[in-house]
Amino acid sequence: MSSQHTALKLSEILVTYGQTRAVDGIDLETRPGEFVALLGPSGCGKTTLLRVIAGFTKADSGTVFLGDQNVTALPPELRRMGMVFQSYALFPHLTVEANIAYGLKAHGATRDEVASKTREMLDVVRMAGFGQRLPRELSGGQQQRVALARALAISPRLLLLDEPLGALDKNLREEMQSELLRIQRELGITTLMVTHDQEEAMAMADRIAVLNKGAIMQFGTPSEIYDAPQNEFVSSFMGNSTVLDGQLARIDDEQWSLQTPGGVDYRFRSIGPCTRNGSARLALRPEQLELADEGVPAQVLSARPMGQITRIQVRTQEGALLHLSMERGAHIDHMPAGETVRVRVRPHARCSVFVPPALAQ
Ligand SMILES: Nc1ncnc2c1ncn2[C@@H]1O[C@H](COP(=O)(O)OP(=O)(O)OP(=O)(O)O)[C@@H](O)[C@H]1O
Repeated sequence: MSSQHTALKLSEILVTYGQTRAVDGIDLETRPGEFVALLGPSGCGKTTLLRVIAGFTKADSGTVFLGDQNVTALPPELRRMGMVFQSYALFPHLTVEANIAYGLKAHGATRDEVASKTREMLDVVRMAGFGQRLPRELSGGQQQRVALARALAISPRLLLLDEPLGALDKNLREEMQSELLRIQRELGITTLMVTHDQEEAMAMADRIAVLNKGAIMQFGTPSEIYDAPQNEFVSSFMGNSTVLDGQLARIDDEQWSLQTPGGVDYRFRSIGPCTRNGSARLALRPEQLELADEGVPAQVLSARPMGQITRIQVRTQEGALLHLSMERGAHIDHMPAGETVRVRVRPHARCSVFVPPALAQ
């Protein structure tokens, strides 16, 4: 890919701390203007990777390119990247305006440039009129807007966000997600955001890189990641899947069967071609299962109405715990624990099948 189409290119980034491979040979390319989420569980190396890109952490090996420029050896201040952290990290004794102006002055902007850019940024984050306040006189969401304005003031080549909304409560967080996206789209700035929140990544990113143990497990659009996970880690990290072990057998062109060790038969359609009969693991998402007149017998453990859906947990006779999400209804919402039901895979659901780890070589 030529650099015209690549904003950031990471090649074989390796960072070790003693025995820990915090980042284990990561390659990643982003397109100009793209919003990429680095998503993964705690300790998977997200922040370390972001710090390598910003220049705060030196990688043991590997290269970082910004467009055509190899910035691997450049210190952070020469990379012109904007960073926003979870803790807003505003200077508490400086006004909002002075906070935003800080980076501009450090980059040698004139007084007029500082004044006009600061005003422009206050407008972009919809904080005009707040310029003379101190950070402690602002709400959490407002402080985060100022932190964003400060990062954007230097017209960065890349915007790096480390859990930027992590400290906000749920409602404000959702509001700030759309606000952040609006600003990102308006400025067309290539953005990398670290998050451990699947829903946030799905709601905001053009593409998501799912990380585990310092490596990228899958890089793709939210629907590729959710609907066609390439491995069991991505499948289980992106949703509350139940994974069942069994023997796979082909019924016809569309239908497959997984027979569990207890002899229970799950019929399903697969996302892609199932290449072989034999041992397999079937991942079932809550929305791929339903209660029906026919199917696997099970006992209800709980039914909890949650907004638009009801979450149901059942246990099959052979002991498998299944999670279902069903549209709400009087019968479903008040289903008593202990009731006997039947569960099946929804006829049109496309499920993922994985090779058991012992056979996956
Ligand atoms: N300065 C350091 N010294 C030693 N080990 C470190 C250092 N920084 C990170 N690590 C280790 O590297 C691994 C990756 O850490 P990192 O902070 O990048 O993970 P993360 O995915 O951002 O986690 P979280 O979501 O909890 O912030 C972890 O095992 C961590 O303990």
